[in-house]
Amino acid sequence: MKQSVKLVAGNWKMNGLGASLGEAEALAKALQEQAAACRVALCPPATLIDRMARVLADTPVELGGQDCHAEASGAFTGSVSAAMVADAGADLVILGHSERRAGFGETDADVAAKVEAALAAGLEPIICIGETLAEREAGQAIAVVSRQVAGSLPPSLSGKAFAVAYEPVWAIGTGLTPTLEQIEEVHAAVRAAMVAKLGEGGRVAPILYGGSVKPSNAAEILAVADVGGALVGGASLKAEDFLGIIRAV
Ligand SMILES: O=C(COP(=O)(O)O)[C@@H](O)CO
Repeated sequence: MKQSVKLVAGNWKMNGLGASLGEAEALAKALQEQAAACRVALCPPATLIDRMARVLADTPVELGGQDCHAEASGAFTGSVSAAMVADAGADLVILGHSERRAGFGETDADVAAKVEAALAAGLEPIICIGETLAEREAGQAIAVVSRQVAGSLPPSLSGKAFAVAYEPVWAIGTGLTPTLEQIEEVHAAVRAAMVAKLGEGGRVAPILYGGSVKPSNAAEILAVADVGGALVGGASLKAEDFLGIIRAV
């Protein structure tokens, strides 16, 4: 299988004020001194994208949003459109994160509509999927992620730049991670579902792993077959920790 360059993306979630720009500056400085062997992206809160774009100008660090609305504009108080995320300086956007699926009731169809909006705005979507602990314990992990791929990836993704992130919900922010065998098994199933949905267009896009990735476990996780990178939460908030993961690639 043709593998694309790995992508390590940090999701700051609802953390970070202007003072946190120092972490982005430290990351940029370190990557200027030692080039990364992978793509590196930071996804700060929407309010920081514009300022972060200025801090990271002329560095290889890419910027992403954490969500966008499916509509281009209108009466959607509190929301930002894909074009706004792009206009602020982002290249990518995380969509369908489990915290949005669980906390905001986002369905696979909602996620697919947001993916369409992101593509129309020129953003590269990172589409999150993953099973809950109850689903894993019921032996449904593969069925759940396969269903999420089928429902969340619109056919228009074929031939476009995008990534899928497998994030078991029970591994997010808990310090728990699946075994390497479990990660490999799910990634193989996700790849099969991507090919079933998109044909050849489903073969190349990276499948990231996310959930309690840290410097101490990144190397072994990133070495698993068809792990195309990492989506990192807590460990992306400190430049030194995030660099430890980037160096593991
Ligand atoms: O939610 C994620 C994982 O968070 P961790 O704190 O790394 O467990 C993933 O989307 C990155 O934000």
